[in-house]
Amino acid sequence: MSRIIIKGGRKLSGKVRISAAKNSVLPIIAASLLTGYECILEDIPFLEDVNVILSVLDSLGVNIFIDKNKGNLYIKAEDLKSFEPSYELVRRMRASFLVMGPILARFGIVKISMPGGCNIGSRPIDLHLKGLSQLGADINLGHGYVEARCKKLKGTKIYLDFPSVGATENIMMAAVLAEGETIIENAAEEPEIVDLANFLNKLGARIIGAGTDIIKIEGVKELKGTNHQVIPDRIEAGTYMIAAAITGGEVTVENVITEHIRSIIAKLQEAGIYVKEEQNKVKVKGSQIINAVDIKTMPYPGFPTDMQAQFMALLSIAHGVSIITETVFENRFMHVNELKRMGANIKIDGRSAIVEGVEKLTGAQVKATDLRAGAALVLAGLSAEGVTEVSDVYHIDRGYVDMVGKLKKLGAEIERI
Ligand SMILES: CC(=O)N[C@H]1[C@@H](OP(=O)(O)OP(=O)(O)OC[C@H]2O[C@@H](n3ccc(=O)[nH]c3=O)[C@H](O)[C@@H]2O)O[C@H](CO)[C@@H](O)[C@@H]1O
Ligand SMILES: C=C(OP(=O)(O)O)C(=O)O
Repeated sequence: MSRIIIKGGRKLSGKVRISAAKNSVLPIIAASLLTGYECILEDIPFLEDVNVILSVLDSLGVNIFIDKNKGNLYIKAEDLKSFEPSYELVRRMRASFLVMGPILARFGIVKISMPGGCNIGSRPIDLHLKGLSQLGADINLGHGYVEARCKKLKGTKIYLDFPSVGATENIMMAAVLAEGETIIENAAEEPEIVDLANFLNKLGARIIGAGTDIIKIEGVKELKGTNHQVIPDRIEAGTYMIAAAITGGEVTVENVITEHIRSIIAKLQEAGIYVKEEQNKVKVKGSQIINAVDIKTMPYPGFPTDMQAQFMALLSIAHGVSIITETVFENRFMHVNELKRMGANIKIDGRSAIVEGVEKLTGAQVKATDLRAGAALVLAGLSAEGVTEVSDVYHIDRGYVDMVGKLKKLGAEIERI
């Protein structure tokens, strides 16, 4: 099994280009099931999660072609040979569940295994199912599977108890081919929802309001094909911004939409890190003293839960006590014990972590327990004294394109073995 070895203490410098967003490309690939015409996605991120969702589509009989040189992906779901994505693939990646809405809306039937919990929380799918059932789907649960059928989905008003990203996406995709108007209230407002809506509208869907908490979808009979460039990954951008800050380096993070990283910029500045916004890029310069700051994760435009672990790594060496409160997932502190192995002083009190900054972290053998926990440990390793060895790095491969290569280019002493 691969490991990442880091010799800490190098100040990072230079430029890094951010890849397209994992959390955008996954629902957009799922959405291409809504049409029989070709969809071309440009400059896609070659990630493990992308491989998994493409395996799901492949197993359903979708034509897929990847042009590695151009970085383009060609998808044509003319017809499906199966409406049943396998347990094995859905188990490997929760986002596979996003194919449910599109398959149901277009073919009137889908059988998909329940995704189950994962390291960061129990992650139920009740809001997805409630929304699809309100659209008229007949849903049955049994033997670990969800089976849904419908003649034709019918538009309706759906209020989400929580602005779930995945539920908003699944319902929005299904509603595109429903009869009449669907209104999603208390919808998630994440930039990835806007990107998905833009993609769907290019296919001929009629969606307005994506990016606000009320999304209106006027159903259409059929969709065509399109090409689309997925937005940059705001979480990858935030991770490299912290890499600059935690090493006291100076890094230009390119291919970012600064509007999408407002909360990350604000918290870094509060911590005393210099951040300068330019056209599609940010310059980040570390500071000798990092101030302690409090953080509370929230749905967008609040501080993203997907940046919580990385920020905790930074605050582990801040001056003073920071309180990090996780409100989105109930179990997203798995990285705390690993950071403690590196000398961090962190206590968990319910949904909050109390981080008392230490002068420096020390290299240790640690384990990535999930994707962002893995990224946080790499960041911690970059600043730590001595050698850090991160195991279970397959988690990192899910969401970061060539993390080791990109960090090496910035001057890190890092290897993958
Ligand atoms: C592939 C993808 O885009 N993943 C992102 C997506 O995950 P995902 O779409 O799974 O996250 P959600 O927004 O749905 O989950 C947020 C909260 O709602 C709860 N919930 C969700 C659905 C449901 O039916 N019932 C329910 O109770 C979850 O357990 C969680 O506590 O948004 C999360 C929150 O920004 C991010 O951390 C993930 O990186
Ligand atoms: C939690 C994440 O992803 P997923 O929802 O795919 O598990 C993440 O990207 O940090």
